[in-house]
Amino acid sequence: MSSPKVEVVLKNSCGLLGEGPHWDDATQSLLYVDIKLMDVHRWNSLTGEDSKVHLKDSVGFVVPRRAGGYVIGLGRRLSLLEWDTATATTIAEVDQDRGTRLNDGKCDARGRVWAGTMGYERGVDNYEMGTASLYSLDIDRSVTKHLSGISTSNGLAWSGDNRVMYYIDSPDRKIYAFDYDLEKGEISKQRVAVEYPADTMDTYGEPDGMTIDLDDKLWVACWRAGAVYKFDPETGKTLQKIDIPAKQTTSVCWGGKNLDELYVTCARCGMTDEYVRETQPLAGSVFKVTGLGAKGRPAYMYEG
Ligand SMILES: O=C(O)[C@H](O)[C@@H](O)[C@H](O)[C@H](O)CO
Ligand SMILES: [Zn+2]
Repeated sequence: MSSPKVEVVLKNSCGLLGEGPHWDDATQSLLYVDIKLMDVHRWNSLTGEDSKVHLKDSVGFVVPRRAGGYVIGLGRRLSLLEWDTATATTIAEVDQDRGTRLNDGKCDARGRVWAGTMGYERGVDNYEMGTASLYSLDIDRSVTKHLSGISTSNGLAWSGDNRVMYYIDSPDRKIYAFDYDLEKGEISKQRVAVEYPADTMDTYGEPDGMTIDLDDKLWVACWRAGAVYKFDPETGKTLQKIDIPAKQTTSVCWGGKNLDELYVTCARCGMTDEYVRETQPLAGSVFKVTGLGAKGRPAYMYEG
């Protein structure tokens, strides 16, 4: 097995909840969000500059839009973001009748955005269960609800042939698979691809953000475990564990010139300053893992 190397790329760059990394291949930049500080970050790997745009609501995810700007999940609104003026324009509001907020989001190979919500948060790891949903935003800007009864909508990934969509609702501690119809943008035949072993909260935590590699293996950030796991979704087996020196690991994406570097975000929300100082000095940092012997494909952008 390869021997991975974990490096800090951006120390403590997220004050609360680093999430949603997306590698922008065209500019060799890493986009990511600090959901609760309401910031979208853009780190240019070529210059080392990390710039950010501050918004007026939580930002669940960010993906680039081919026609310019970005799509973000702003509170409950799928919105367009113009970076230079920090202007957000609403495309559609989801979950209008409830206190949820948009969480993780990603584009499929056709350039639709898939994004889900999570239950109203009373505090860190304390939120309403079963009130959230999973949506897609099509190229024509129509919004479809695909799943309801969700608690914390999280990681999304598609197999290389686009016939399977993988999906995480974190507290279930399972990674689901669906048949995916790329033409229509529809999911069907839900099943369990990976199930976290019982009584392993300290080692596996809860599945959060995820990505897939060219061999269709899943790479999953595990909240509270300080780890990224590699799973085989065909067998449900754990293939590898990479320890990350920050407990609240939130999400992952492939990046770098060859898309063989795994970028990892994490959170510091819910930790006291003392706790961070003494045991979690790297909380909120962005990490890069190399030497994994795996790589991803360029991330898709919104085509609408
Ligand atoms: O994607 C996610 O898993 C969520 O954004 C979480 O990180 C929660 O917000 C966390 O449970 C803190 O309350
Ligand atoms: Zn997440």
